[in-house]
This record gives sequence, structure tokens and C-alpha cells, in this order.
Amino acid sequence: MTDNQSRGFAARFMRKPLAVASLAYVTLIVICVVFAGVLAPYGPEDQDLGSALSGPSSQHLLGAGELGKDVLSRMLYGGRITLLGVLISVVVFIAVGVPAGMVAGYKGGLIDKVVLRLADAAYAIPVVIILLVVLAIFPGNESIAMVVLGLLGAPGLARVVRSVTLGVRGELYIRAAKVSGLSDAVILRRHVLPRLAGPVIVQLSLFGAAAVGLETGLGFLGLGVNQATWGTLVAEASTNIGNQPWLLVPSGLLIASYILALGLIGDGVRDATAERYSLTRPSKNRQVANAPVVTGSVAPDQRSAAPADALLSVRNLHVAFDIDGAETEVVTGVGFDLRAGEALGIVGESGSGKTVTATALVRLLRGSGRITAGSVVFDGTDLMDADGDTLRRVRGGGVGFIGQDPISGLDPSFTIGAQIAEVIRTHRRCSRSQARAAALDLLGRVKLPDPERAARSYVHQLSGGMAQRAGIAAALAGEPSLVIADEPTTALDVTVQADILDLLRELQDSGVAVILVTHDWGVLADLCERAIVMYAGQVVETASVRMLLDNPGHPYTAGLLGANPQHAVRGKPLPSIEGSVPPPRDWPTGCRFASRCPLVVAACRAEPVTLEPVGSAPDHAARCIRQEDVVAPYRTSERVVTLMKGVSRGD
Ligand SMILES: Nc1ncnc2c1ncn2[C@@H]1O[C@H](COP(=O)(O)OP(=O)(O)OP(=O)(O)O)[C@@H](O)[C@H]1O
Repeated sequence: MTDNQSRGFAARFMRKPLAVASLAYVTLIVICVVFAGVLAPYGPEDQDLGSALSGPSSQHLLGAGELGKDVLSRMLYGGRITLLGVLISVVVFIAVGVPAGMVAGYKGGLIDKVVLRLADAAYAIPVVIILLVVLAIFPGNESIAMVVLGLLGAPGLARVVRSVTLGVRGELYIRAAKVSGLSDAVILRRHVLPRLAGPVIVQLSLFGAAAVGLETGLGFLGLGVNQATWGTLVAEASTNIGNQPWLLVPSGLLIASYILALGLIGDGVRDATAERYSLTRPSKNRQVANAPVVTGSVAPDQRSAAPADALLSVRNLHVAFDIDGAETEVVTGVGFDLRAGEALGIVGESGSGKTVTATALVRLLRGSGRITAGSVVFDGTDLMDADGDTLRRVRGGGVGFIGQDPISGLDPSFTIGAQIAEVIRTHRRCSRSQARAAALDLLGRVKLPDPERAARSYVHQLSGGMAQRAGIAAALAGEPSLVIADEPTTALDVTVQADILDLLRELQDSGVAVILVTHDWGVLADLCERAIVMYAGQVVETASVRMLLDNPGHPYTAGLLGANPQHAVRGKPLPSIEGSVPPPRDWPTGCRFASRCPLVVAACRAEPVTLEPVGSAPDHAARCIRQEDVVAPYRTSERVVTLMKGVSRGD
């Protein structure tokens, strides 16, 4: 489990008082049992014949049983044997059930069938009878009985683990991890195991409760070890119930409360886990995985018409800055379409033109930046021809922009509430009090814990995560139909990254289109249906995210996938694309990636390379004359690494 997830889970679990009290109770009992030698007033077999079968007294706080043996001391010492037996069965239960379920769910095929059949068979086996048979063969050997109990329970656990693994296996971030060249073992450990923690702990607590019941049952029947255990205490108390009914109270209460506490812990874990996933993973991954292939060209240039249902159509966008006194183009000929409710990723290394493209769309370029050619049609309005008023309306209402640095995106001299209310008033033409109420509502929607307080705060009084949420609230104040998020989680602690992405996902689910600028393939796979890959100011590839992961058509995309740092394997060097994006004035006439490309041939340098369809997919295009020779890095990770080191250059 990542830090983020584990901390979030612990916090949610701590909000369940019954489960927390139960955990404390179970832990206390274990501690008392472990330190029985120190805590118990008598030895487990010490006799005090004068107090035989007596109730609570100052000498024997919980009374004394046959031969005057102290009940409290025997409960403490007996707990060692009982809980050790339970521990043995639980260890076997997990050691067999978890790996079997993970492998079955992840690999499928024959292993899956075998595990499922074993699980069916295990359900049909009468556990108590098997344990009686085992104890008949190994009389008094409770450890073997508990191992068998663990083995009999394991297929049930494997079944639960298998179904969770099956669900996780279908998610796109697992595909992204695969394309990064991670081994199955690492994927299972890093990506699948954390998702299993909740269900496994629930199963564990239920099984632990059952094991306590069975262990004491064996002791009660006289089939366990020949020493004091919780079960033998109950048996002894039952025998003497006519003479001293009290004796059944301490041991009976202890066993019942212990089993109940384990059940309550399981409930708490289940609820805390369910909250986690209902909060953070509504259904986006499935949507992405099943997203229909977008029809029509997604590599439009100035010639192709925008689809009728496009919310945003960008054509042949060129942006230039004055660099060292010369007008220098830093973005050349970018084009794409975006429909309502779609999420488009823009990915590429630093300096490839992602931010310039994103800010140019809303004409928010910094410094000397200006758009030198192209059109950006948003909701029917060409923003290139728009006057100041129209632009203000679009920025205040139609398009929301979330920048990399949440702090610098908010004005330090106004409270958060005032800033958001101002946008709301401009956009909705409502009263101050209505705008203030709407701002509070918005701050609540972005899950700021205390909206009232956040509204009264200045940006420097908020943490990075809270400031980013406030920034998102500000971006949403105009009820935009398009949100442009430029690396919205870059400056944030990992603990808040997932929440911010969830917010974006929720927005998208409500029909808002999203453009997400990112370096992170995992985030891209999680949130976006389609992506454009940028290099040196150009779109070098565009496709559905799934297509990019499975079948990249540009060596740069393949290199980026291979070099994804998120899935670095400890002890192994991370494959990398040698060199860096050249500065704009050094861009060559031919392919701009040529100097770093492992597949480069003389023809690549001869003339500008155009975006051309890749294969038969209607939404896939790449700017590479050798696109057929590009392979997904995970299929040939060694080869890509080698190629990226320039060993097999073609010229
Ligand atoms: N204000 C500016 N003045 C001059 N050049 C600029 C300016 N802003 C960006 N550039 C240049 O434009 C190119 C593209 O920069 P951009 O910020 O869009 O890259 P990027 O892909 O967003 O990278 P990152 O997000 O990692 O910073 C770079 O070569 C950069 O140096």
C-alpha cells in the first residue's frame, strides 16, 4: 500500500469507534497473554485446595476452579496456547490463500480453474469432521489441527483475492505498468497487493474468529493439548456448573467478546476500505478501458474540418516568443479536437511545448509569447478573433484553468472566498450573499475539510493540497465546460495527488471536458481516453491512450513509455532517452527527434515529417516515416533500451 493509501485508510478506520475499541481490546488481551508470566498471580497449575470451586475473592479475582486453580491465571496462560493455535491457522490461511488467489486472478487459465475447483471442494468439506480425523491420527497435536484448519480455509480466501485481482488486472494503470517493463511479480506486489489489503484483513478477522471458536471447541471436547486453554476452562466450568455456575462467566465472556471484537474489526476494515474506493475510484478506469474508439481524425491539421460535436477545435496552432532578440517558434502546427466530457492528455518531456500549447488555447501566454497562426474554436467562438470581452467571458465561464503551482494561481491579497465569489458574480450576475454561498458550496465540492475557514483564509494560510483544491474551486467558479489542468499534481505531496485526480475524474463524469498536461503515464492512463504526445513544439503522435500503450507509432512515445520513472525497478537502471529536447532555435528541418532517435535514417532528416495514420486505427497518427518499426517497450524492453543508447542507429 502506498503511503497515501495507508494513511488514508488508517484515518478512516480510526473514525469507527467500535472497531477501534475492538482492536484495542484484542491487542490488550494479546499483550496480557504474552506477559502472562508477569501478570498472572499464580502458575496455571498452582493449587489452593481451600478455595476449590470458589467465586471471585481477593485471593482469586476471577474465582478458582477444580483443585483451587486460579481462573485468571489459567485464562492468561491458557490464552497462549489458544492464540498460538489461532496464529498458526491464520498464517497458513494467508500464506496459501493470498498467493493462490493473486496468481489465479492475474494469470487466469489452468491455475485459475484449479483454484476455483479447490475452493468449491473446500466449501463442501465438513471442517469439524476433518479436524476430528486429524486429531484421531495425531492425538493431542493441536498444531497440526490448526495447520489443517488454515489449509481448509485458504481456498475461500483465494477466491476472494482472485476476484479482487481480476478487477485490478483490467485497469489501465496495470497496462501502463506493463509497458514500463515491470515484471509480473513487481506488478502484483506494487499494484495488486495494496488493493487486497482491505478484503484480506476482513477475511482474516472472520477466519480468526472462527479459529478461536474451533480451537476452544477442541479444548472443550478434550481433543486439544492436555493443558489449560480457553477451551479446557470452558469444559471444566461446564462440568462444575451445578456446584459453581460463576466459573463459566469469565472464560465464556472472554471467548465470546474476543470473537465479537474480531468480527467488529473486520466490519470496520471493510467499511473503511469501501469508503476509500467509493471516494476515489468511482468508475473511471472501467470507462477508460471500455471507451469507444473515437472516430474521425484526431490528427487534424488546418485542412480538416472540425467534427460537428467538437467542443474545442484547434488547428495549426503556432506560438512564438522573442528569444535572444529573435522571434522563435516554440509550438508549430498543433491541432486536435475535443468533445464534451472527454479527457485528452498532453504528454511529453520538459520543453516540448505542453504548457505553451495549454496556455495559448485561452490566450494566457506569458511574456513575449504570441500566437502567430492557427485557430482555436471553443463552443463555436473562434478565440483567435475574439475581442477582450469575449475572451474574459470564456476564461471566466467556459474554460477553467488549473496551473502547476496552486499558490501562484491565487491572488495573495484577497481571501479565497472573495476571489471565488467574484468570479461567480461576474459569471452568474447574482447578489454578493448568493455568490458567497455558492463559493462555500464550491469549496465543499472540492472537499476542503472546512469550507468556511478556507473561504476566510488567504492563500499563504493554506497547505499546497488545500491551495490546489481552492485553485480548482476558482477554476470551476464559472461552471466551465472545459477544464485545462497543467500538471495539477506536480507541486503536491503524494497524499493529495490522488484526491486531486479524483476531483478531475468527477468533473469529467459530470460532462466537463478535460485537457490534462502531464509527464505521468499512470495519471494519463487513469484519467484520459486520448492523448497527444508532444516533442519539440509538435504533436508527434496522437491516439487513444490504450493504443499508445499497446502500439506506439513513434520512437519518442516508445522511449517515454520505456523511461517512465514511476515504475522504476529497484536495482535496475531506468531506461532513458539519451539527450534532451533541443532548444527551439536548434530544431532541424526534418524530424525533430532525429538526433535522439534509435531508428533514424537519412530520409528522416531530409524534409519535414507529417503526421500520418498508423495502421488501420482511425484515431491513431504518428509523425514518423519508420512508424512500422516502432515497438511497444514492454514487448522488447531490452531492445528498446539498446536502441535508445544509439547502438543500432541507421545512419
Ligand atoms: N516566457 C517564455 N519565454 C521564452 N521561451 C519560452 C517561454 N515559455 C516557454 N518558452 C519555451 O517554449 C518551449 C516550450 O515550453 P513549455 O513550457 O511549453 O514546455 P513543457 O512541455 O510544458 O515543459 P514543462 O511543463 O516541463 O515545463 C521551451 O523551449 C521553452 O523554453
